[in-house]
Amino acid sequence: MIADKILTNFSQIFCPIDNGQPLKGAEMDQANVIENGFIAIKDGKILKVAAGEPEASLIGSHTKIVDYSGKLASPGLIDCHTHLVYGGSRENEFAKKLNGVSYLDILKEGGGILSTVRSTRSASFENLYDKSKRLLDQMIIHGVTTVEAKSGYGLNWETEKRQLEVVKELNHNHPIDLVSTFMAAHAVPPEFDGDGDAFIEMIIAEMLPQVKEENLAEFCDIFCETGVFTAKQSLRLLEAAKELGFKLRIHADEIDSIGGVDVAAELNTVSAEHLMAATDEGIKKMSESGVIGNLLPGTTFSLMKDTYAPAKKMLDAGMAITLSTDSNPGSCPTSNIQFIMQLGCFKMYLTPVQVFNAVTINAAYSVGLGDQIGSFKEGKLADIAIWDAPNVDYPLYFFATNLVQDVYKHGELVSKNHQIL
Ligand SMILES: N=CN[C@@H](CCC(=O)O)C(=O)O
Ligand SMILES: [Zn+2]
Repeated sequence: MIADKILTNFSQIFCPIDNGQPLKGAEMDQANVIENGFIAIKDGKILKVAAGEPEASLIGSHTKIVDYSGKLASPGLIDCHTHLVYGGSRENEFAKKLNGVSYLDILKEGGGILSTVRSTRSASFENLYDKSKRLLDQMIIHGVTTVEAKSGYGLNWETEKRQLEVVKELNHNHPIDLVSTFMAAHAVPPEFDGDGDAFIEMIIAEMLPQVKEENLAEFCDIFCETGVFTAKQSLRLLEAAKELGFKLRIHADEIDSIGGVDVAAELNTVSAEHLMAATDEGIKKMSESGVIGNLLPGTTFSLMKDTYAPAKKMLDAGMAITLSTDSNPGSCPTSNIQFIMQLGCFKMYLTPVQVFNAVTINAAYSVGLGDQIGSFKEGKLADIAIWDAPNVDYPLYFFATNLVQDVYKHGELVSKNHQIL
């Protein structure tokens, strides 16, 4: 078959092993790294990836050939945990943080998430759209081609819906593909006066069915944490969401281990997020029930904590892990997934191959798109990050610099030399 485009002469192509499910434990050490190879694209999809020169049967009079000598190619990166859509910002809390005031204490005083809730409630659709689009633009030039985006700064229907509609609209208009998660259970809003049970019941009765009816989100998530929602409330909400057909995620063991992981294991959520405080028992349960550990080391860094999620223990226990930015205005204000990948190595001692698997093949399965993205299997979407780096080790070793040179989405060049086209 004749290719539309052939990207060639790569010094390395990182090809995750694609068995139709996330890579677990020692499987994450494996990848097919092709030396001196090419990627052939047809109709926006992967036609062939192989070593050596492209064969004559792939080349027709209209085939565009692009030389990428000395560069590394990987599947487009997938940021599978972001709080993309919000009003305002929270640099005013930075001084408090530097003075040792904790994240949960700032929240207890009505700041933190609740401060962003106030800014988001008063922001227009256009304002939220423009802000989120700017973040997506930054993400794409760092090699990201798919993003999971959560609501959760409205905590009332009007604003939660506005956030979800921004995600829907951006999914239509922006080259990045978005996967939407409904997360009204992010904090208890002031009008519920600390009554988390009543807020959860309201979400179940009034919001969840509307999100479903209007097809505004695929996933439902909750923040299970001291002073936010209990494990019992998390179980109640996620069970109700499951019955309506939502896929599930849960913020668990971020700061304290209060049972969120048990809920994840009991309901077989797709993933459990954060897991900085995960216990050995919790890891065993997640491994047995196939819950993906979604690790967010940028949050640990930004919260100035010393204890990163025990990634190696999770791999030893046979879990699949992913890494993502947790991009949000409070606990992790960044759009740079490459820095997160580097923290995976520098702070969690993951290898470059484990890290690349975490943000490609495993992240694809964690957002429910494992059949379409995350590897270079023939027929998958031609979402490609091209790195100004000669091999897979280099982008993890040379840190805090954007090393993604070009990005292809559905086979089209969408970002070149850090500029959106
Ligand atoms: N921990 C809960 N939610 C976000 C933080 C949101 C915020 O601080 O605005 C997180 O995943 O880190
Ligand atoms: Zn989060």
